[in-house]
Amino acid sequence: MLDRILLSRFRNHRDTAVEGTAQFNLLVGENGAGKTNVLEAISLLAPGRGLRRAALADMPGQAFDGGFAVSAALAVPGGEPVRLGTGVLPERPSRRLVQINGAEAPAVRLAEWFSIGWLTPAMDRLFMDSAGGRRRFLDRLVLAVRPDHAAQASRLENAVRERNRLLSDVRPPDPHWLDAIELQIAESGAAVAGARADLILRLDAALAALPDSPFARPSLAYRPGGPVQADALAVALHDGRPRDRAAQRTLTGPHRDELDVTMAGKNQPAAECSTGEQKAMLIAITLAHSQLLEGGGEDRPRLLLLDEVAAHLDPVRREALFDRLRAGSAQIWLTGTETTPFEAILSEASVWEVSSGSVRRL
Ligand SMILES: Nc1ncnc2c1ncn2[C@@H]1O[C@H](COP(=O)(O)OP(=O)(O)OP(=O)(O)O)[C@@H](O)[C@H]1O
Repeated sequence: MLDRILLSRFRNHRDTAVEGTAQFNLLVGENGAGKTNVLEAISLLAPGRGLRRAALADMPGQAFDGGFAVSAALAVPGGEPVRLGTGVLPERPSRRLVQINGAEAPAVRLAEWFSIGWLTPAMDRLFMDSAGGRRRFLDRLVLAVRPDHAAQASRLENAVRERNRLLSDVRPPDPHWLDAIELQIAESGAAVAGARADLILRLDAALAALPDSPFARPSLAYRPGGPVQADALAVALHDGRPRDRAAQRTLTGPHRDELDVTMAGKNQPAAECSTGEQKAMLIAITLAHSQLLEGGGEDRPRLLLLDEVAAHLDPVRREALFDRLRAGSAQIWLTGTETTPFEAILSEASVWEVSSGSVRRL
């Protein structure tokens, strides 16, 4: 469980403390008050760019002096709380700093302590937008079961970027340097592809086993962007050099993977389903993933950030969502403009009112 969350000079929060958290945590306030900013701050305590995928330069509060800091205490079973922090210093605004228990650490190490998932209004288009968003979504699901996935995925991304740079250079690339880069892509790529394929298989089985649910049930399939075995991927990269040089980018590999989602029963691609059906499928995936984690002996604490999710569900689906979440062990963060949709959990939730970048416990 995350507690004592401090936001300093983060977006419209000058100095915000969120303390006394529970399993259900509710942030209420009018539009633009700063609720999502709190969730975004929490999401930055995990590897990656957070739930808005914003640039670091957008995060320091415009009204303040530059730089920002976010920190929180994470309760861990049988030990002292772990202090996690991130931010940027005013004098080095482009460098993200991460601290774990006061010591500087690479961001990927945050994944060792807890896992996090989120659903935000921006994800309403997840099935319709480009494949990159679905890969990132998938990678967050994988990260919850494999803390080393962030490091592998970032190794892959860097190696692909370097190969693309070599291929688009006007000078012919040094073949030995290409060999070395392709070896890195093959090794990290096979690890990334294997982890994604494995998770999708397990998640699809968990979805099929979900007890009667009012949420549309998706079925998931992995469509690899290239050979999934390291040796075969290395050969494909080597053989594809002339083609990739002409295209000035790497056309095969897990950086081109797809997560195919169809609505079970209807056999309809998710992108062609109604907005409500798409949202329901995202919720079903989130719930099945939570169930997978509960059953898989995963003991890292889990957080789920649900931005403006509950208010958009009808009462039956909302109750079903709360029931499922209550049965799990994840700490849940919800936002809304009023408390009415949250009646069913109010007595057990910690509730904060957010207003113009400040937070008051109700
Ligand atoms: N870097 C920044 N500095 C200062 N204010 C910022 C910064 N970035 C965003 N904001 C402000 O934060 C507010 C948006 O906050 P947030 O998205 O958390 O609102 P919200 O409470 O979730 O609203 P809604 O209910 O509309 O989703 C806006 O007023 C915006 O101008």
